[in-house]
Amino acid sequence: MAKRIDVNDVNIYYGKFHAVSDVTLSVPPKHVTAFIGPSGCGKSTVLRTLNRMHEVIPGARVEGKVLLDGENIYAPSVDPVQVRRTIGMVFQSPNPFPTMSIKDNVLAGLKLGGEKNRQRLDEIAEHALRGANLWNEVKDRLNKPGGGLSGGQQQRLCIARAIAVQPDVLLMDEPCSALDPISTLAIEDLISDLKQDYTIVIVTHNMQQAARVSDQTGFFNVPGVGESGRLVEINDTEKIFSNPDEQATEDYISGRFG
Ligand SMILES: Nc1ncnc2c1ncn2[C@@H]1O[C@H](COP(=O)(O)OP(=O)(O)OP(=O)(O)O)[C@@H](O)[C@H]1O
Repeated sequence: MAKRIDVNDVNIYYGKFHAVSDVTLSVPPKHVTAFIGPSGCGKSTVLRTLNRMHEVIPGARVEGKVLLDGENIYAPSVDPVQVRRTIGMVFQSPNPFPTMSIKDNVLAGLKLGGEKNRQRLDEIAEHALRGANLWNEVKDRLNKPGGGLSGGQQQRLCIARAIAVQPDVLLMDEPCSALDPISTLAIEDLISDLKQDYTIVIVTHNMQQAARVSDQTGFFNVPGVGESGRLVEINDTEKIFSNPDEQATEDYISGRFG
C-alpha cells in the first residue's frame, strides 16, 4: 500500500562533514517526486536517508525525523532492515546477481524473508515481472541467468525484485543513467504505471526526465565547495519548470548554472 513520507528538519552528516542542512518536505502517496540539482548538492544523500540506507556508510548519521505515514523510521524501536523492505531502492547501475536465474533474482528479497511455498513464489515472481513490464520478454527463460539480459531489462529486473517484497515506497537513484534512450523511455513509462500503486521518489540529472515523469520536483543546491546542500524549493513539477518561486531554481532550470 502506497504511503506518505514526511521529512522534518533533517540534517545529514558524513563524519564531521555536514552534507545536507535542514530539509523539510512531504512526499504524497501514489505520486512521483523528483529530486534535481547540481552534482554534490545532496540529492542521493537525502534519498538514502528515506530508507535508512545512509546508515550503512561508516561515520554517516542523520538528525531529524523521517515519518512514514506518521511513524518515525528512525525511532529506536524500528528495525532498519524492515524499513528497507518497506521502502525499496533501485540503484543507478542495474545490479542483478549475474549468475542467479531471472526468477531467483526477483525472489531474492522474499527468500531472505523466509517465504518457501513454491507455488506462491512462482505467482509472486510472475506478478512482479508483469509489474515491471518484463514478463513477456523473459517468461520463456526464467531459469536463465539475470546477467544475460540487456541493461534496460536488467534494470526492470531490479525493479521487479524491489516490488516483489510489496514495498510501500520505491526510491530510485538515477535509474536510467546507465541506459540507452529506448530503455530509458521504457523505464519512464514503467514509473508512470508504478505510481498507480506506489509512492515513488526519483533522483535524476536529467531535467527533461523530471519534467516527464514527476508530479512534484524538489530542487537542491549547494552554495559552494565544502558547504552543505539545501533544498531550495519543492513544488508541482509544472510550476518548477514554468514559474518557480526561487530565482536559483529559475537559473538552474534555464541552464544558467549546474
Ligand atoms: N560516502 C561519503 N562519504 C563522505 N562524503 C560523501 C559521501 N557520499 C557523498 N558525500 C558528500 O556529500 C555531498 C552530497 O553528495 P551526494 O552524492 O548526495 O550529491 P548528489 O547531489 O547526489 O550528487 P551527484 O548528482 O553528483 O550524484 C557531496 O559533497 C559528497 O562529496
